[in-house]
Amino acid sequence: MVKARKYVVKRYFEGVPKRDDFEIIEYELPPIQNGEILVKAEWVSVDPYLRAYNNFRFPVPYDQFSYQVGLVEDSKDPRFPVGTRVVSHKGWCDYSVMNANVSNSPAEIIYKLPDMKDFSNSLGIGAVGLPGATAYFGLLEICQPKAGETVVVTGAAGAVGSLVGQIAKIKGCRVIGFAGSDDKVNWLEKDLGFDKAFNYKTVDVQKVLKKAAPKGVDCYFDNVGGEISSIIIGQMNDFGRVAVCGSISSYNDDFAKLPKATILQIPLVMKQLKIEGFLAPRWRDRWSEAFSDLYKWIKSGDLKTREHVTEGFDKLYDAFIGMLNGENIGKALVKI
Ligand SMILES: NC(=O)C1=CN([C@@H]2O[C@H](COP(=O)(O)OP(=O)(O)OC[C@H]3O[C@@H](n4cnc5c(N)ncnc54)[C@H](OP(=O)(O)O)[C@@H]3O)[C@@H](O)[C@H]2O)C=CC1
Ligand SMILES: C/C=C/C(C)=O
Repeated sequence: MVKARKYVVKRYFEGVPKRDDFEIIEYELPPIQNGEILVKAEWVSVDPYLRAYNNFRFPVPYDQFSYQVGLVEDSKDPRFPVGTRVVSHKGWCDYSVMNANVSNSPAEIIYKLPDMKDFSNSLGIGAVGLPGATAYFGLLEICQPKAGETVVVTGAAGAVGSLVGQIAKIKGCRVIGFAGSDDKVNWLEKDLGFDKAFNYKTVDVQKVLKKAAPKGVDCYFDNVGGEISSIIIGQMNDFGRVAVCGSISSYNDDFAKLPKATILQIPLVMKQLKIEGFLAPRWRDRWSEAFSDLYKWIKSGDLKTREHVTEGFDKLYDAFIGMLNGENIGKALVKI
């Protein structure tokens, strides 16, 4: 018998999730059956969507989902022998039993981690995982940037945003990023090669963007929503494209009391803009295509990755709240 621990969400969050909204349950896993594998979690992801999906997606209580990389310790599925590393959506648990035969919904997803060779396996929940696929398909399929165009990204120093800006640079674009601290801005400009980055907490976004993009914005990758997005959309060029990836500025808000939005219809019509929301699992059957390009760019040094690692199963809640508060540069994750 294997003793396992998991986080259960007991109630719907109100505002910032509280520690006692979660309960850590200890329980014994049954011996594995034919077709099953026993997996020990090694790297567990903390993401904004764990907050966003709480309000409307699942009845409480539920096991806290998220992506994780784990090691197969026992197997009755010849496709996943002992020692295989797998990516799954089993979330905040240290041990779990999985069955790849019932892996037909995102919640049950299980796949072999691509061989990371000299790089950390944690990339499987970062640049070569959901955030990588999100940046890759959101930018390339929805924004369809062309060399020489100006791309703006918010949440620019995070898991998704930092990849979006670098992929846009690889494609020959001029890249402007907005992030929440001067350290983040320095990293984007000095290490990642963004043409310009700004701390949205201390600048006049309207003014700095006009100066940084005097010819206007062609593509906007929107990670945060809210007023900053309205300002950026107001400075777009004819036939500009907006990929709406997320809206982290409002995830902790009461949806019934959100502020009234700036009217976007005028720039939308006059500039003939295209605005499209998306979820990366739309391209699930093509993720391997993204992973192969992303890994190639990491290996060549064209794409830099950074992780904000918190250690310990008991620290998952702290890592989650830290990420929501903007403590991370790059991908926030927990080493179990
Ligand atoms: N559509 C899809 O399929 C997917 C969408 N997403 C979305 O992408 C976005 C980025 O996710 P991810 O890269 O994983 O997370 P990040 O690594 O970017 O971490 C979250 C960041 O959000 C920023 N933030 C927090 N509060 C605010 C606020 N009020 N206004 C502006 N920024 C804020 C913080 O950075 P800062 O210091 O800059 O404020 C924080 O570091 C999220 O909206 C997420 O929901 C993610 C994965 C898949
Ligand atoms: C799959 C992730 C979705 C969001 C909105 O973060």
